[in-house]
Amino acid sequence: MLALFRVDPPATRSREAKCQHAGMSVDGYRAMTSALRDFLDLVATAGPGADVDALTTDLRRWTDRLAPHRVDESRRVFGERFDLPDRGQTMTPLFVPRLVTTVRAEGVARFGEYFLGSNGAAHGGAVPLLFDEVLGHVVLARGLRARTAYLHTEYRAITPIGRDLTVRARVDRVSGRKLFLTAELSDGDAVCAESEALFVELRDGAP
Ligand SMILES: CCCCCCCC(=O)SCCNC(=O)CCNC(=O)[C@H](O)C(C)(C)COP(=O)(O)OP(=O)(O)OC[C@H]1O[C@@H](n2cnc3c(N)ncnc32)[C@H](O)[C@@H]1OP(=O)(O)O
Repeated sequence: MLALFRVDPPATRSREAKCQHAGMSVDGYRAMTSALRDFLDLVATAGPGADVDALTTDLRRWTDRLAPHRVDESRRVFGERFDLPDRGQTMTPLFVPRLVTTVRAEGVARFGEYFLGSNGAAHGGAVPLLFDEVLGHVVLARGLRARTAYLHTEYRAITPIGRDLTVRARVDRVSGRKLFLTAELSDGDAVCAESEALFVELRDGAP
């Protein structure tokens, strides 16, 4: 649970402007994060034959190429591309929204191999990571600056890796600055996990 919502709702921000500001092509950034997701999945599945020494040399070169381009948080593109299915980030399992409103969100979720815990089940920590992401879309659609105060997750069945799952989130109740939300992750008719969360709208002037 890392991100802090910004004041401006996504619809008012120009992703193209952000990319151009960062000297990147709009499509190029999408391709890069997609390639990175594929790479992380293959890192997770790599067996003993993989040439890790050569890969490490390449990875160091990538790092050296990016190092001169560090910018402060306000100018970053990672996680800010709401025009892309994954917001242009690789930190969470993939969430492709089908519907996002001020009261609910729904979409397809997919846990790549990178998110494997063991025996075909997604890592238990990756499931609330997905829920926080999906709930965050609903809260952000309301144009609020808010943060997760708690996120309780119940694991009903294993969350399978590498399959399209359905995730739904909704606002249950609003009380002053408090938003009570619930979310559900399912594999067909089988419920994998459920979550109850409280998001609290920040006070004026709160960082
Ligand atoms: C699309 C993008 C997706 C990204 C989504 C990412 C969202 C996130 O992960 S945000 C990052 C993770 N969260 C955090 O770092 C939060 C850290 N905590 C905080 O900042 C503060 O504790 C915060 C903002 C939650 C509440 O602080 P503050 O504004 O001072 O509220 P405070 O006055 O204490 O409480 C307000 C109300 O909430 C209640 N409340 C606050 N925290 C809790 C809690 N953990 N449990 C139950 N109730 C709580 C209080 O009891 C109070 O209720 P009432 O008004 O009825 O008396």
